[in-house]
Amino acid sequence: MTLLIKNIKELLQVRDTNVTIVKGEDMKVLPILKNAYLLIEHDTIVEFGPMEECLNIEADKTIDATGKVVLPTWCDSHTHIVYAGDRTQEFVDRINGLSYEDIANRGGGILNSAEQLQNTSEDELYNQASKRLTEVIKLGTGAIEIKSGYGLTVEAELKMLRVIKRLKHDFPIPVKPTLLAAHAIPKAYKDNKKAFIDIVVNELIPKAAEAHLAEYIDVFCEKGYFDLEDTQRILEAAKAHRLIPKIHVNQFNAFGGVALGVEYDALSVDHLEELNPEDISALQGSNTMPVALPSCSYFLSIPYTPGRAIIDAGLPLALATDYNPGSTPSGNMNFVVSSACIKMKLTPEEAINAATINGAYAMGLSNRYGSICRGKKANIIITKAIPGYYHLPYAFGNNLIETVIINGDVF
Ligand SMILES: N=CN[C@@H](CCC(=O)O)C(=O)O
Ligand SMILES: [Zn+2]
Repeated sequence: MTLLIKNIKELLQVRDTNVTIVKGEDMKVLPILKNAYLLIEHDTIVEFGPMEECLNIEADKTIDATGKVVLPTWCDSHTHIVYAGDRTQEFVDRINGLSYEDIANRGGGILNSAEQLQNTSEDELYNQASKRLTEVIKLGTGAIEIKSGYGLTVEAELKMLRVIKRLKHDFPIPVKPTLLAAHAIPKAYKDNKKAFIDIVVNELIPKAAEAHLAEYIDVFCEKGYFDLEDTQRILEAAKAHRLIPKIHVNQFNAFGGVALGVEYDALSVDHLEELNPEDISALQGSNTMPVALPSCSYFLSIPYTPGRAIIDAGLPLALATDYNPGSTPSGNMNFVVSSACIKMKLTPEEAINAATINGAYAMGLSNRYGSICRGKKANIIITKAIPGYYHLPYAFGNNLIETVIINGDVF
């Protein structure tokens, strides 16, 4: 089966060599072909080039993309889409003056989601999450990471991970599972955090790893949640089970979580709304991807990750949604790309690099996803007819995505 997309107004992120990460100044460069074609065989990109070179190509199916922009699907490297219900009441409470911290301190927040999740069946959780996953694929997401973390008991965490495994099996896009082993201190362990971490280290991590339910380990390294010592204990236990760190750090406070992540060779450190020069230095020379989550900043009215400073220091940057019921009830990567430009002052080229190839890197997928490259998977976005790719971030809130192709098939 061959699919030819022809008369493409702008074909974005075309790479002749298999680039797997872009950093610093290189993030400003988004290679583009105008008036181009793209040829897909089965699930793979096999050729692309200017329309003049397309004359003799025949395909089983042809899509005419006149006036449209074509690009690789978004790679969303940080989500919590397996959750039960919602937190709309807390949303209204925040409008009326309570802070995220106030809500957590009175037993709401993550503990609220954990209670709802513990009382929801595995099938119901799957149904809710699969609706969200279908929606975000239609919005252009073609690879995703999903975390546990709303279980807060061994049993409920494993239930979440089994739901993620089922999504991975049933959906055509790559789904990367993360054990967010320490997301909040459960009510029952309020005065005995150490006992909870003992369970994480001695039971949860071994069980999740032995059942091959997770590739990554995550911890909410934050004041009032898990400190550096707790995080280190968990990362050490996870290392013994070959779980790679992707951790929540510096959302509200900067106190060394980035350097700790780098020390444990984290694939990514995520949030970074509060970042100091030591954090930037720690990232320099490492293999760790800094990940910004601007929809979370928008929803909680907290600072945006200083993406400009990160890139200007020569570092790479990835963008992701953080889709979750508490801080970011949105999985729309198009909004993320717009916000990165509008609020973080990334150029459209930097934002698109951050949301495609660097997002793929932050899931260990950038050798097969995240760019238009011969031999890579054919996960492709075709926009509506638009004046040019600047419209993707510019026309924020509009849905400019017309067609999403996953593994060579229209989704
Ligand atoms: N900050 C920690 N975890 C999630 C939010 C959790 C919640 O409020 O449910 C986040 O990444 O923003
Ligand atoms: Zn998160």
